[in-house]
Amino acid sequence: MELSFIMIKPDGVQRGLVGEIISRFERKGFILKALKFLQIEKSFAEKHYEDLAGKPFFDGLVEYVTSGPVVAMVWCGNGVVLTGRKMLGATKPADSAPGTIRGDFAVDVGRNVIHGSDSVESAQKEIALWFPDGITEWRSSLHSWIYE
Ligand SMILES: Nc1ncnc2c1ncn2[C@@H]1O[C@H](COP(=O)(O)OP(=O)(O)OP(=O)(O)O)[C@@H](O)[C@H]1O
Repeated sequence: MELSFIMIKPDGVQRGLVGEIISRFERKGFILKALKFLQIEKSFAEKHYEDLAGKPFFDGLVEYVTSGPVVAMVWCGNGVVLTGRKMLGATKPADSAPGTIRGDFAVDVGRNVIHGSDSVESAQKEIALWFPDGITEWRSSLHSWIYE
């Protein structure tokens, strides 16, 4: 089944939004497959955001995501990449609909609380980067209550 990499950024951790965000993914019916709490190094942040190297906000972005601990997670479910992005809301919180995580909890694009993979391909790449030892395989007993 499809996997997505979701990361609660340092502002989301500092603002006490970890439980709220995990709860939203759980209540939706997605299944947690991996989770860790860590502060990343500059070189790791540059690798994670390598596609954005050269953007004017790149250095500030790296400084922001290395400024405190983050929660890195893998969530599983049909369509979790696209639906996860919808749950996050638009990159710029001013464009994020109310009811989305960024729409409900963020104001500034440079403090937008959460990251989510933008395609199945980037999810695979990000999961390999963040969880090189692999993820926990398990089948939730809720499966038949979530899927027909
Ligand atoms: N104009 C900007 N000014 C400051 N930070 C920005 C700007 N645009 C993007 N960012 C930061 O860079 C991150 C990555 O930008 P990207 O365009 O990949 O958006 P995204 O895919 O929605 O975000 P993410 O990869 O964090 O899920 C954004 O989430 C935001 O934290």
